Parts: sequence; structure tokens; C-alpha cells
Amino acid sequence: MAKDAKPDAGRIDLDELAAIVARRAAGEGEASYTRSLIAKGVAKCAQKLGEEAVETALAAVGPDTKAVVSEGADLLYHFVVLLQARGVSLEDIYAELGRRTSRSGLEEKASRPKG
Ligand SMILES: N=c1c2ncn([C@@H]3O[C@H](COP(=O)(O)OP(=O)(O)OP(=O)(O)O)[C@@H](O)[C@H]3O)c2ncn1[C@@H]1O[C@H](COP(=O)(O)O)[C@@H](O)[C@H]1O
Repeated sequence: MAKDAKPDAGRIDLDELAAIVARRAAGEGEASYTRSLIAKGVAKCAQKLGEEAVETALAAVGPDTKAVVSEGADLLYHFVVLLQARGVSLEDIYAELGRRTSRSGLEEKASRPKG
């Protein structure tokens, strides 16, 4: 079992997951899926995130609620891995979400560049 792994951590949040991912990315020796994925580069991490997003979307329109939970967890893990690979912190994401709370989603949408 990996150094950071626990038999059952109960629940962990994104900050805790990001800390694990950062440690695994920086670690040496012990085999790590996280490290092997990040070593393949940002494009591979982005591809995996896209795959997991599609799998989550497909699960959401299917009948199996456990599949939505499982695919959603895969999606969040791969999002955190992509942020690590791309050098973006969850704090940056939280701050951006925080900035958006001062206006409605419709106002935020209207403020985006047309494309
Ligand atoms: N939360 C996760 C997590 N969620 C999903 N995955 C892995 O993500 C992979 C994606 O699923 P796929 O079906 O696409 O797998 P695959 O076909 O083997 O993937 P590829 O060969 O295409 O890369 C699977 O191998 C899953 O095990 C995860 N791997 C790691 N973590 C966390 O990261 C920690 C460190 O893991 P290691 O880096 O492996 O030590 C773990 O203790 C967990 O907390």
C-alpha cells in the first residue's frame, strides 16, 4: 500500500487530495499512478480528464447512481492531477469561484468574451 494510502480514510476533501497528489508527484521510488501520469505530460493528463468527464456525463444519464459517484471521484482526482501538472493551485480555482459569488451566473456568462 502506498505511503499516503489508508485502509479507509473515511472522507477526504480536494485540498487533502491535492496534498497527496503533490507528494506523490514529488516522490521517488515507490510506484505511483499519479507520478506516472504526470510524467507523461499535461496533454496526457488533459486527455484523461476529458475521458473521465465524458464517463461521468454518461453515468449521469444512466440508472446507476453508484457509477455517478465512482466516475465523479475519478473526474475530481484527474482534475487535481491536471492542476498539479499545469502548475495551477486549487487556491487559484477557489479564488476565481469566490470572485464570481458577487454576481449571478447569468451576469458572469454575459461578461465572458464572445467566441
Ligand atoms: N483518487 C485516486 C484515483 N482515482 C482514480 N485513480 C486511478 O485513475 C486511473 C483511471 O482509470 P482508467 O480506467 O482510465 O485507468 P487506466 O486505463 O488504468 O488508465 P491509463 O492506463 O489510460 O492511464 C485508474 O488506474 C485509477 O486507479 C486514482 N489514483 C489515485 N488516487 C489517489 O491518489 C493517491 C495516490 O495514488 P498513487 O499515485 O497511485 O500512489 C491514492 O491513494 C488516492 O488517494
